[in-house]
Order: sequence, then C-alpha cells, then structure tokens
Amino acid sequence: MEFYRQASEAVERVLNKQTSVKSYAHSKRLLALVLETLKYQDVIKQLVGVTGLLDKEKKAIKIAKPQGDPIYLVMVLLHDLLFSKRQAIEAGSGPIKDAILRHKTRLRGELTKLRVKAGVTTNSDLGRKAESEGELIPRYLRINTNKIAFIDGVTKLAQLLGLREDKTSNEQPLASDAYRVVEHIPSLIAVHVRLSQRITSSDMYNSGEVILQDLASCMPPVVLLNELKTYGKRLASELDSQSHNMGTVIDATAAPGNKTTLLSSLMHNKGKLLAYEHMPKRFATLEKMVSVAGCANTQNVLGDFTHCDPFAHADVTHILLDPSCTGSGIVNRLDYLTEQDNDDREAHDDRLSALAAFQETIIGHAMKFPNVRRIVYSTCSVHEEENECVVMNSLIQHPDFRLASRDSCLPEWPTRGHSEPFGGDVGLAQSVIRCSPGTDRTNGFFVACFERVDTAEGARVAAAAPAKKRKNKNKNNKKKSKTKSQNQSSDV
Ligand SMILES: C[S@@+](CC[C@H](N)C(=O)[O-])C[C@H]1O[C@@H](n2cnc3c(N)ncnc32)[C@H](O)[C@@H]1O
Repeated sequence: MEFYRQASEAVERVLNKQTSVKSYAHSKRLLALVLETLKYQDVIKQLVGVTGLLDKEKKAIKIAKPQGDPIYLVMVLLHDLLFSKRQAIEAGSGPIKDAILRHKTRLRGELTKLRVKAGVTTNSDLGRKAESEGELIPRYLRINTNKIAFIDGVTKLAQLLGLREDKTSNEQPLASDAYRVVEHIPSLIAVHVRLSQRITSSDMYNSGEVILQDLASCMPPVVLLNELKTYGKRLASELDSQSHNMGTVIDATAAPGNKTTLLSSLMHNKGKLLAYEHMPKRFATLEKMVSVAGCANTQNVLGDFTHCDPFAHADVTHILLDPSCTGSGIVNRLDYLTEQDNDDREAHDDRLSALAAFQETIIGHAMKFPNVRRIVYSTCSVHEEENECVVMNSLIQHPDFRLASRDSCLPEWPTRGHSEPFGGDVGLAQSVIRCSPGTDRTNGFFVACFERVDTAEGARVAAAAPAKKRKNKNKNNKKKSKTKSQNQSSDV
C-alpha cells in the first residue's frame, strides 16, 4: 500500500498546487499512476459521489488513518480498480482497499452508466480530456469561404453529420447532434468534440472546405483586418480590401497555417498575403495547408521574419505576429502541471524571460515597417509576462505605436486584459483580449493590436515614457540577457 500512499500524496499536492508531478513522482510507475489518476479525476470523483463511498466507509477510513485527505487515496485505488490495464488494485491490504472492494460491483455498474450517458464505448474515452473538451470546450470548425460559401458549407456539413442548429448561447453545453454558429467570429461553428473524427475523415475536411480551428485562434486575423468586418449578417462580397486602401498583409509566424488561411479568406482571397515560417519542416506543413485551403492570394516565404528588410516592404500595412510562446493556455495538456514545480521555478522563469525577449524583438521588428498601420500580437499563453508585460514594454520602447481601442478589437468579447502590468491603466487593459478556458469555452489566449499614432502624438508619449521605462527596466534587462529558447516553446 505504500506505493498507493505515495501516489495519493502526490495527487493531493499537485491538485493543491503545492508541487509538480515531475518533482514528486520519483519513479516512472508512480508518475504514470499520478498522471492517469489526474486524467480520470472528474469521473472518479463522480463515482465516489454517486456511490456515497466516503460516507458509507467512514469507519474503515478512520482505522486506516491516511496522512492527508482520504479522497486522494481512494482516487488512486479507484484508478487501478477501474481504469488500469489489469483493472485490479495491486497486492497488499488495508482497510481502505477492503472498503473499496466492498463496493466493486456498484462502482463498475455506475461506470457503465457514465459510459452510456456520455455515449462512449471505452473507459479511456471517459478521461479528463474527453470530459473537459466535450462538455466545456466544443470543437470549433471554420467554413473556409475560399472554397465554399458559409451558408452552403453549413448546410452541407449539417446534412453530412445529421446536425440541427442550436440557437442557444455559447455558454450552454452542446449536444452531439447539434451545431452552433459562433458569435464574434465569421464563418465559425461549434460542434460536440465527439464529432471530431467524423469531420476529419470527411471529404469536406480533406478538400479544405472545413478547417478545425479553435475559437481563440481565429481572433487575431479578425482583429487585424477589422476594417474588413464580415461578421453579423453582411455578405463577404459587399466588402473588399481595395475600398479600405489596404496593402500587403504579413503573417510573420505562420505554420501550420491556421491564421494564414483565415486571413486569406477574410481578404476574400484577394490582395497579397505573405506567410513567413523559418522552420523547414513546419514550412512544408504550411505550404500544404495553404494549398488545400485554396489560398490564391498567399505567398509562403521560408525564412526568419526578423531578418527580412522592412524597407523593402513599403507596401505592407498589416502584420500578424503569433510567435512561439509557452503554450500555457492550451487546455488538456497534463504537462501544465509540471509548471508548478518550485524546484523548476528558475528554469521556468528563464524560459519565460527568453520567450518574452524574443516576443518583444519580433514586435519591434514589425514596427520598423515604414507603412505598417496595424500589428496584431497574440499568444496561446496565460502568463502576463508573455502578454500584457510584453505589450507594455513594446509601447514604452515604441512611442509611435499605441494600442488600438477596444472598439476595433472584438468589443463584444467580454474577457479583457489585466490592468496591473499596465500600471493600473484600465483603458489599456480593456483594449486587449484574453480568453480563459474556464469561462470562455476556448483555449487560454491573448490578443493585442498596435496601431501607428501620428507623429505629434508619438512625440508626446515618448516624452512621458521614461518614468514607466524605469519601472520596467529591471525586468526588461533580465529578459534581454537571456538566450532565446524557442525550442522550449509552443508552436501550435
Ligand atoms: C505559435 S506558432 C504559429 C501558429 C500559426 N500562427 C497558426 O495559427 O497556425 C509560431 C510559429 O512561428 C514560427 N517562428 C518563430 N519564430 C519565427 C521567425 N523569427 N520567423 C519566422 N517564423 C518563426 C515557429 O517556427 C512556429 O511555426
């Protein structure tokens, strides 16, 4: 039982954010049990609740005297009884093991009921991933208007999968026979995550008519091309880039190409879109995606965006920057648990600093383009260091740019930035977008939009900047002194 005691202690400490899985699970076997228990924690807790196990076995638990909260020992034991390959608690005895075995039949019966209710056939489908994705975060898919008109695409998909339209708001759970048109983002619909496989094996997916793309990931292109709003009930054909005096658009960090292909379709496949990617393998993926999505207005460039000469691109007016980041906003990644490791705190801070320094560098480079009017910066990170702090430092270093106001950055989106890194300036915080997996039914994400200010205003900001600059100086210098570590980053 000692093994289970160690595992339960690790689960308890990880869930209470006192440690990371990595630092506590000393062996591979222990690590596997802890991670698997965490994965199934929601189902296990449901089973404990529905069987009333803790109440019914109070006496046995008292005798066992577990060190921490007994629920954690019960959780790891239940994991092995119900979800391990052998579906058995390992050798050894103890009052809690005996107590659980007394409820074995009922537990298995309730587990079957949960599987039926969730419409899945195996226990592994009931893991935390399926639970949180299916019930909290739907699968978002974009009708690619480069290939098919939105209405035609939705009708075709609905027929293909036998879906009805659900007109309730995005906060409501979505049934597996329904789709919902997503507010805020043009051509985006949400379906139940269980439909993913049917979608990815369909002709519509393989031909590029539908693209799987998270809600948050669609935001940067929409904000960048705010002038070309196509959302609401307006038809895409009413608008075109010429009437907005729009020049070349750059996607500076493009692979695998989700945002590039959305930019292309928001531009109605017209004008000029340059997509940079510096990693050859990822560039190949980008090329494939752009080709399948039918982006006729897109030119892919294999190379480092920060090495291109801004003055050779006087036609560029809009730049999208979605650089490498920690990826801490991506849900369903068990490795987020390892980020709470106190022993690793220094490495974590170094990594954050290095990424933030690179993020500021790439923003600074984009700001050198002589005619750029709008620059959107985004990350799939929830860390202020990669988000508001990077934006604030960039504003201080480049007073000829300011944050575009909330009016042009998805104003209806409710979750906005943190004001503290902006020195308490609520206006600045309101200008930027945050997405929170818990409340917004999408991955953790951040979007900010810079716009060029006129020279006179830029000069005024520059004069006011030094005080703020001093405040951020230490942090800034620390970042600059670190080496870049993009290989430790998330490029999704
Ligand atoms: C977060 S991912 C971009 C995801 C992409 N925007 C999408 O939505 O599909 C960042 C990408 O930028 C690339 N990258 C990082 N630094 C770069 C640079 N200096 N120049 C060009 N590409 C870069 C990475 O290799 C990676 O493929």
